[in-house]
Amino acid sequence: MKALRAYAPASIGNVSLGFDVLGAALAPVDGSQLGDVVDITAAESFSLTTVGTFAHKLPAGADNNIVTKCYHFFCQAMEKHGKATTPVALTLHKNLPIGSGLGSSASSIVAAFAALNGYFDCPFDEDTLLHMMGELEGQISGSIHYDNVAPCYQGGMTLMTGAQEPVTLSLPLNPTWYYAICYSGISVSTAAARDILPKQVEMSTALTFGRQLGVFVHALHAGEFDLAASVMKDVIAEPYRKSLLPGFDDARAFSEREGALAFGISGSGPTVFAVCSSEQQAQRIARYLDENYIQNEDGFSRVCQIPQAGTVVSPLNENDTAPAL
Ligand SMILES: Nc1ncnc2c1ncn2[C@@H]1O[C@H](COP(=O)(O)OP(=O)(O)O)[C@@H](O)[C@H]1O
Ligand SMILES: N[C@@H](CCOP(=O)(O)O)C(=O)O
Repeated sequence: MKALRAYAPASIGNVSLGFDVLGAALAPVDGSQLGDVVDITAAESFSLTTVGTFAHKLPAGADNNIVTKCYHFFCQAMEKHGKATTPVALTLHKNLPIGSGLGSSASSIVAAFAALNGYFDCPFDEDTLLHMMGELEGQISGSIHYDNVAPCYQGGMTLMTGAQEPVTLSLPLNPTWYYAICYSGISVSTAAARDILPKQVEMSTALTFGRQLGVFVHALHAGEFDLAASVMKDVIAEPYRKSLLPGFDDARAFSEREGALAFGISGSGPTVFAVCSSEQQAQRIARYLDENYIQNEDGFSRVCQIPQAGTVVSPLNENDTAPAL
């Protein structure tokens, strides 16, 4: 009987300078996993079981879980294309904290679609799946944005095109950059953190945003990584969102003193990230954040890099255990 497991990594939405249009996948350098997992097997009727560190924070009832919504959405898409589906049992390993700024809902959505697509012999191509994933992410966060689902699914650092296809462009990675990330333990709703943003931006802000993004993309392609880092500044969301994040200014000040190349909010927060030029520097900043930015026992920090690989779908063996965070 066919049984699959899909692992979908955490991601940094916006990467400071690219509100809604730039995102990056995350992989801890210690080799541990940081992401949700969905297992899929055949069943007589549909079911969703939730396990994992943050399963108890999910809304009660399988019908309220975004993974169930993905299943129904996928079945409808199959039907539209004249393809049959059969009932499945899904298990969501909810390893990412909810409302963390680590693309938690995106991770569940991407793992669910990747597992379903794999199970039903890959009826949909990458762009079609990305549109489905973006649609579901939009249902949960208030508006469609691909900056978590795309890097989570495809890996690397991705720039959204706004076109039907390709949905994304993959940007060159700098293998010498390390990312100290820290989740403070509090929950910030993405929808609420979007609501507090002004609906229009000043002309000068729009010019800075466009200039920075252009310079960043050029600099990555040219291998001018210091130039790329110099424009990693959030002129759209950080000025408004940082008020939701206790300790943000101190964390930024420490990272700058330590010589971090850039510092910002991951997605809508509360997770923050520092871009570092060495693993040692990232470890020092992660230690500081551990001791000073974390607000409760749910918080954690990790030193990560951006992996080339995104979601991985593999055969599920009977004795596979839940991956730890
Ligand atoms: N599998 C799931 N993973 C994460 N959130 C889920 C899931 N299913 C339902 N939800 C709900 O979706 C919302 C996700 O909130 P959001 O702030 O967008 O989280 P995140 O920023 O971590 O993706 C929450 O209200 C949460 O209860
Ligand atoms: N571009 C979005 C990213 C939200 O990321 P999340 O990890 O907080 O869901 C935004 O900034 O609103």
